[in-house]
Amino acid sequence: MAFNYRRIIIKIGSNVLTKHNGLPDLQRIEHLVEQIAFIKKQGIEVILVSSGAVASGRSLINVSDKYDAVAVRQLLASLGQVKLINTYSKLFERFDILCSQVLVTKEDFRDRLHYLNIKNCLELLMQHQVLPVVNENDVVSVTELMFTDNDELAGLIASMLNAHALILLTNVDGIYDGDPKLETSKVIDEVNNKAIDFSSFVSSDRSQFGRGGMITKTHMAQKVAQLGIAVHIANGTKDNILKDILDEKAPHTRFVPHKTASGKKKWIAHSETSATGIVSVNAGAKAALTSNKATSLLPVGISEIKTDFKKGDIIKLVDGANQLIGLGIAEYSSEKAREKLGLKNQKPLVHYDYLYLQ
Ligand SMILES: Nc1ncnc2c1ncn2[C@@H]1O[C@H](COP(=O)(O)OP(=O)(O)O)[C@@H](O)[C@H]1O
Ligand SMILES: N[C@@H](CCC(=O)OP(=O)(O)O)C(=O)O
Repeated sequence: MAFNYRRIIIKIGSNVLTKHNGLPDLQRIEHLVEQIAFIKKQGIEVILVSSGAVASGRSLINVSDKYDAVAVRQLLASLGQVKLINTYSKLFERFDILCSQVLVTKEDFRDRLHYLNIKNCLELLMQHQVLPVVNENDVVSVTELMFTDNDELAGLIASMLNAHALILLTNVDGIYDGDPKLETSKVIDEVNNKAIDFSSFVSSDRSQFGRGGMITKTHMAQKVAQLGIAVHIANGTKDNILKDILDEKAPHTRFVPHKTASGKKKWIAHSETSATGIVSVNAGAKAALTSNKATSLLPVGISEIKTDFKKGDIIKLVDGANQLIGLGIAEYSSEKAREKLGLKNQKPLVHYDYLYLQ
């Protein structure tokens, strides 16, 4: 295999697993399982993040449209997840692979302790050669407790497990430089520049059964690549796609990984929702932090403590226009930070080792 990955996260979107009528495509699931089994037999660790609970539920029950969308999603996912995991379990059994079900919510990642709980569980499953099949627990994840989509969840798991690569399988060949339906649009094969503004050519269109869309995929992919993990976005409806990606035979989009970040930095990068404090930095500090040099945030660069926080909390760093610059762990409380505000020769509020910049 051309790419020498030893731990891979594979995310399969609803559209890959379903036919045009929204019902599960068993043949395709079978083919993907066969490829994953092959990869696993090469000694590569695989974690599967699979959507498809709602689609599987749809194959089991008809629900009247008098119920609201959230309730219907809960009903379908509750029924469908059982069917989905049973399908995987039976198919992987043919290859003597044990698979397990891991259902999570955003809440399970809210602090370092919960984060490490999940990490330890997944590591233990892998030590026992079990293939974890992860999905969001759609039955209890509603509204603000939801991940944007399973791409966000897959990015989090890839960072948490220090994976070498994250493969996102969707129903298009990768990111196109224009509308994917137009013949003139081409697949971008490599992204290695953090500054690309995808919004000029990636529309907010979603595939028929997708949740987040391509724009959320690109944001997540950039973030994950920045943490040192290669991201491949490819067409999961094509035969042999997983093998072809690893053999560098399939046209698709690859995000080149940057220098690997520490485990703690990876956790901080995905902790925006659990941040308590907000600190505004001045123009000089912004320039220093966003330069190529490793820089800590010193009190002299802080213009305002906008919301309170305790020592050890995750805090957001924003610029004068309230744009998020990064996230970090506070070395001391907001009370102490206010005392040091604007002063020189003080201990950093956020040390570089615990700072993630957007
Ligand atoms: N520039 C683009 N390149 C590729 N896909 C795009 C682009 N702009 C919009 N899309 C849409 O994004 C969809 C894939 O995202 P999504 O629906 O979230 O898939 P999934 O369910 O696999 O996660 C494609 O089907 C396509 O219609
Ligand atoms: N958790 C849901 C899928 C959510 C989701 O993000 O779907 P997709 O955009 O197709 O990856 C399910 O299993 O039906």
